[in-house]
Amino acid sequence: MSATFEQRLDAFRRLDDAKLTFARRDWFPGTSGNLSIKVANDPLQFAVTASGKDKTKLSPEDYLIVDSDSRPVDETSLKPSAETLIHAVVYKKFPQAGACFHVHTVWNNLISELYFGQRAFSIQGQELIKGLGIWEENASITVPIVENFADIPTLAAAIEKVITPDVPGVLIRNHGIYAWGGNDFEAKRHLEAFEFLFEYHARLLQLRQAVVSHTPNN
Ligand SMILES: CSC[C@@H](O)[C@@H](O)C(=O)COP(=O)(O)O
Ligand SMILES: [Zn+2]
Repeated sequence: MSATFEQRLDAFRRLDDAKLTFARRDWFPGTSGNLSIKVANDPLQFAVTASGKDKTKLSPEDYLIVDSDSRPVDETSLKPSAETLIHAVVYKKFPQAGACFHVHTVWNNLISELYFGQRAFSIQGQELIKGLGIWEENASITVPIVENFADIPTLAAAIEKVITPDVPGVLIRNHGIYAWGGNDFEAKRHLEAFEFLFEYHARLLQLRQAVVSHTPNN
């Protein structure tokens, strides 16, 4: 069944909340980033940010509802995010996903560059891994990294191939991250946990390097 007016409005309000929270952290430089919240399962429909908007601001023209082919459900002059296909891939592959958030940050870009030539970033034994819903002792996670194909259908297909139910996110090399969850609260928690892990790891490598270069006989 199609989403009701109330369901759409609720999704738009939740997107406003997520958008303003991430904007305060400077997670949308240069109009980058896109956000979505699912509003109907069968057929799939989700609210997604309109393309090219300044995501640090709120306006009445920020979101639209699209279908499983990433096409607007209603007549509108708004264009869905250029990367809507990636959101659709996530919802189709994981029917339990209810929200999907994409941000470009310096830390997620640095991690993907640090592991240039590799197809994943792994980290173990960090408490914030639990923020991803992984509670085992000394857990390790592997976040897939895909190349930043300019052609969005190619990029979406590459993402579709590597994402798994184990880890709710994927890095795009020198571009950004997509993270998702059962709802907007969970997707936000996952995104925050990933960003913490990326920054922690990059800073740790930096500090280790500084210690080595200040150690006598090095
Ligand atoms: C302006 S740089 C970012 C874009 O190329 C893209 O990667 C992005 O995240 C935002 O695209 P958008 O179409 O506004 O959703
Ligand atoms: Zn992007």
